[in-house]
Amino acid sequence: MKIVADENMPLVDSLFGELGEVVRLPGRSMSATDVKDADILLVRSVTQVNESLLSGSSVKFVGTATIGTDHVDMSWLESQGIAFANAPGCNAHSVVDYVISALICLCQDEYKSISDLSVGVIGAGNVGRRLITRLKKLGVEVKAYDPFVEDDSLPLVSFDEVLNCDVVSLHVPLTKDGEHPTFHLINEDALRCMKRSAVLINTSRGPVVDNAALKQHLILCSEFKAVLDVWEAEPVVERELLDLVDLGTAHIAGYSLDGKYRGTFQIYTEACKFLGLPMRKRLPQMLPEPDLVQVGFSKESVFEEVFPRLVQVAYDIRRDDRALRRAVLRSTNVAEAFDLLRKNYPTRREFSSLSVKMRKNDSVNCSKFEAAGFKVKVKS
Ligand SMILES: NC(=O)C1=CN([C@@H]2O[C@H](COP(=O)(O)OP(=O)(O)OC[C@H]3O[C@@H](n4cnc5c(N)ncnc54)[C@H](O)[C@@H]3O)[C@@H](O)[C@H]2O)C=CC1
Ligand SMILES: O=C(O)C(=O)[C@H](O)COP(=O)(O)O
Repeated sequence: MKIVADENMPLVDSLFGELGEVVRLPGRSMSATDVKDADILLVRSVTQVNESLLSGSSVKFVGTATIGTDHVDMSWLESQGIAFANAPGCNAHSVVDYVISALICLCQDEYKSISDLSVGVIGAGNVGRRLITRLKKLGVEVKAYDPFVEDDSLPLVSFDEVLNCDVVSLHVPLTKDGEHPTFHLINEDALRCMKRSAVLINTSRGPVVDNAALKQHLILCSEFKAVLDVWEAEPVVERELLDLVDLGTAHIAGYSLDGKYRGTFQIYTEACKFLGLPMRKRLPQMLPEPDLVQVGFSKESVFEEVFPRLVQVAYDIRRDDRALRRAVLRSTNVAEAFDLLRKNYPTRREFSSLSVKMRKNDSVNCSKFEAAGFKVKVKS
């Protein structure tokens, strides 16, 4: 059996190696010739999986180690009887870590606490729900908008109302058809409905925000802030827009090692099911021990003071912002530099891999660390 896989997918050899011959290729330039005689195709978000890639090939199963599926023509696959699997929720916690790090960073710049904010979450799926849960437990006022979800346990409001929050964070798939398409969901009109001093965070897909309208809005409204992990013309990043946003990163919100491993493992699980083979590997055995396992604070620590520092120890978004700005400034080929940053992304672990060591009578309330996604170890 021949398995063609994106070269940037971890664990492929150890998981799929025993199922067949694995050939690893750059995902963005994968061609019909590359995949013609493959049985299994494993991709990431940069490969367009459609008729022109697969027509006439022997591919029977396509797996994408991503949450998003907008790069895959699923109805064509179905019409051809080609099985398909994505990896729902695989890196959802990583995206939430990213958003929390962004919020902490912006709050620090204004000497604010995260609990001073109201946050509007657009899209209450795997990422949105996790974000809502963590933020609520941290004392943040949260509202959510999702026209496809009915759930009394969620703080669901109308689109206009969600836009009225201090921060609006996008967690929707990229869709162009149907009753509620998300293409350019945030356009000139939506931006005008937001507060003048609002923050827009986009970790969904670039075209969910009309980038030209956002650029104009940022030029006209100096108080408005934007955090962009995804860009409309990816892998090209418009320099002028990057200069205007507060934080800009190279589509790495979901790039925790945990999330990437989970992504490959989820499609390995589906491939085994499809092939009717037993799964011989388990994910926890494969994840390495994190470098940083535990942190502690002094007895009199105050949560509001130590929490931002803890978040930045676990994941500091400013590192990824600096890396993108440096790459875009220095490179003559922005698209290549963007892809290289993603290919060489350093190991990042999820908040949940780090334990906070507490004593029973410490002044800091340990439940807030748990709420943020960290583990807590209480010692008497
Ligand atoms: N930047 C990154 O590294 C990553 C980006 N993503 C992106 O985030 C997206 C969301 O991820 P998940 O929450 O896991 O997906 P999900 O499929 O679990 O949830 C998406 C939610 O959006 C809702 N939705 C659809 N259209 C909407 C609309 N017009 N308005 C409001 N809500 C709408 C759906 O009803 C659903 O509840 C993915 O599709 C992917 O494109 C995901 C992981 C990593
Ligand atoms: O899971 C998703 O959806 C994502 O956006 C991925 O984190 C993107 O990673 P690549 O597939 O582009 O490496």
